[in-house]
Amino acid sequence: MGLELKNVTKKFKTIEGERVIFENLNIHFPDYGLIAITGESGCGKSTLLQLIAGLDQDYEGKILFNQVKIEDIKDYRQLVISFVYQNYQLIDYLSVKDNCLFYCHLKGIKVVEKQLQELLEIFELNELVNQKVKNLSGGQKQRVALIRALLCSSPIILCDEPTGALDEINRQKVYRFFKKASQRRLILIVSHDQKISKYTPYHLNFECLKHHYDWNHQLYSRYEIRKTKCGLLFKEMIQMILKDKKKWVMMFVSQIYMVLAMTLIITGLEGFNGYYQKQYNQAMNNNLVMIQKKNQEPFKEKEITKLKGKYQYHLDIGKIEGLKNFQSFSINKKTKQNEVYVNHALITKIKQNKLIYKLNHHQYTLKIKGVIQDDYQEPVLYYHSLSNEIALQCIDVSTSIVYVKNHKYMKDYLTHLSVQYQGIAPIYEEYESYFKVIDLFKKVSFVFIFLSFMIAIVLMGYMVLSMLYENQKIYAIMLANGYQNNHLAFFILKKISLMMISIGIVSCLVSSGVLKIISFFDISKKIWGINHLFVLPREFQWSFMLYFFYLLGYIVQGILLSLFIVLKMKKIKMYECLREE
Ligand SMILES: Nc1ncnc2c1ncn2[C@@H]1O[C@H](COP(=O)(O)OP(=O)(O)OP(=O)(O)O)[C@@H](O)[C@H]1O
Repeated sequence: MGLELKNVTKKFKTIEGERVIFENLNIHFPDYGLIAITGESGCGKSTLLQLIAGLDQDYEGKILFNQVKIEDIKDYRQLVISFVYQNYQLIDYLSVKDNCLFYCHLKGIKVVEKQLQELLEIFELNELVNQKVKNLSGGQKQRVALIRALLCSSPIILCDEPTGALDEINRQKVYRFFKKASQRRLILIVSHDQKISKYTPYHLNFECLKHHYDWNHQLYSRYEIRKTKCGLLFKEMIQMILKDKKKWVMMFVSQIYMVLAMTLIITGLEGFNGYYQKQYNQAMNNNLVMIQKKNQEPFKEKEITKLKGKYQYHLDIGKIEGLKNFQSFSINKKTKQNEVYVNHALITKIKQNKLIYKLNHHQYTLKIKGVIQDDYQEPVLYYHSLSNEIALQCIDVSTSIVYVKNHKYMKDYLTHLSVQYQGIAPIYEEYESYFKVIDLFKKVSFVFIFLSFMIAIVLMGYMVLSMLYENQKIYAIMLANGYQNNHLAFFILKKISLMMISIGIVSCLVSSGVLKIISFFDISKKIWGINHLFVLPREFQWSFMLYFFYLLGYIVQGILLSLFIVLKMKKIKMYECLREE
């Protein structure tokens, strides 16, 4: 029963080769009592404690607790062991009290405030209870480490030089306290202090540990272990996050900037697209497609019927009453509204000073202001300041005017014209170039956004990883004090996801706030003269959809980063981390 070492051999691999620290060690410890372990420096005392604590599992032989291999006891470090490290292993940014609470939460122990106060008083730390540990002296830190271990009612307390930094009075106090506490548990103390022999008859000299060391004192029955659960460590998680606040602030700022830039690009492009679409729709209502025969000949009636029938568009030719054919040109002469000049051939045909011009079932009266001498044998009409509508349409019979009812079919109409015809839609072509540019921008911005997202992930990954290395020791302390690997993985997942979700939420709130401000003050109108330019794409009719996608991105990113870190964590060798100063 109790703690037992069977043929334990420990070797370290060094550049010179394998180094044996101890070989075939057999020790059977009592269930309770205070045992001093002594021996010269470097003989392997700390290493032995680390093996017993389950921190270093790289050894030969068996270490048993209650006849079960310690590696097979799931909560061994949490429930059985309390360790007072040579280098204290406290968490610098936490206060004295929070260090004790953190430790107890890891062990799943509910701290009795009275007991904590008592210990703080005994070890004269009650006035420093809210001080951050980094501001304490070596001796004060050592006392915090002792209180922390004593708070837990672990059946085995391992102490690696627990009084090295203490003065004589405090040393005696600690020994007395350990003697009392050892009535109910096994306390192993590695010490160079000879005075400890006054407090315990049990002395384990490392130099004598050749092959076998059997304790005859089976003093009491087996220690019953209560099963407890680890605390949620939520408060500790927040404290850990706040410790790295500068880095988190940098991450927040960069992510807010990125989400805002992405939102402005997406909404801006959508706004420009909508703006030109609107302009285009308005222009298209007055717009015409001009169709000509490639050989410039006038249209015949049946060709018009064919064009109408085939494409089901409204097709018309401007006609002048009393004339079969005519041509029209603009001239640089001053005329009033609906005044035209004509040539000699035309005036001889109609013999009056008015022209009745019909187009698309409308009739316009054009006043003839004068006659221009030209070389044309056919009637010609010259115009200058006709109303825009008429001027455009006042063309010869070799050109047809098509009103395309639905502009969406404009391109279709033009590309499907029979080979003998040619058609142009100037406004359509102008707008089409805008749409092409916007479409190109959309594609470029998609690539840009995607790349930014990837770069952000990589940068965040580096940041979080650097934080992992900084927190590695804290994670090692957590593991060493009983936190299971899967608990730690879940802790990291919670921590990173919490950060990612809060970064996501804040970024979304900021960008939606900025959009609201832009829209409220109609800033785009003031800058570009375009009303409400920044609008969410139609795909995201519900604005929360865009933000939902952002959040989803952050959650996925958080999970991936956590997994990555958990995989990295597996490679951490606890005892090596804890050895480092
Ligand atoms: N990771 C390691 N790799 C190689 N050698 C190691 C490693 N860790 C410890 N050692 C060696 O193992 C030996 C035992 O170390 P340990 O710390 O257990 O000694 P110790 O008896 O506790 O010494 P001290 O009283 O000075 O604390 C030392 O010689 C040390 O150099």
